[in-house]
Amino acid sequence: MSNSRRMPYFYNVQSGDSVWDPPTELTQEQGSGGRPAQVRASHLLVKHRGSRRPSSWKEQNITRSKEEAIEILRGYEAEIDGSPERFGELARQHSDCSSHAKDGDLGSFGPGQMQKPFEDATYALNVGQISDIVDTDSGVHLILRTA
Ligand SMILES: O=C(N[C@H](Cc1nc2ccccc2[nH]1)C(=O)O)c1cc2ccccc2s1
Repeated sequence: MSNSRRMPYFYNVQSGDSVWDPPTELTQEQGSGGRPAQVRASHLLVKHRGSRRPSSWKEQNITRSKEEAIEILRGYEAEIDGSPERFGELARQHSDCSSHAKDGDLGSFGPGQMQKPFEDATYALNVGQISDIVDTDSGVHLILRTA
């Protein structure tokens, strides 16, 4: 970090050069301090009575408890059994998010765009991996990172 300009710079230990722009030979991930600019994910959401919006395409007024929602999601998790194909099928049938219409696909997003627990869980996954149960203000989720 440059004290005078209060900006990060890149120092090449071999040549001793210092540059302001991320060196081109760095991957996108290395150049931006870890998190890739954009990731892509699908999710299966089960809402509960404490959800920010306890309503969905499936159910006008969602009254199940958070504990019940977790039990239901555990059931889907077992059925999915780590399969991305099964994940999309179950998200389409059961997710309380409008993204169900696209097998749970949320498209690409970057830091600061999704609720933090969701963002952190997605970035912690490798592509093709399915998360453990993730808790947000919207409900409880399973996340499949797709890019
Ligand atoms: O916030 C949404 N839907 C909410 C539920 C919800 N809450 C979420 C929190 C994090 C990530 C996805 C989430 N989906 C709703 O339907 O009540 C979104 C729907 C869609 C659909 C397509 C692409 C992005 C999004 S984000």
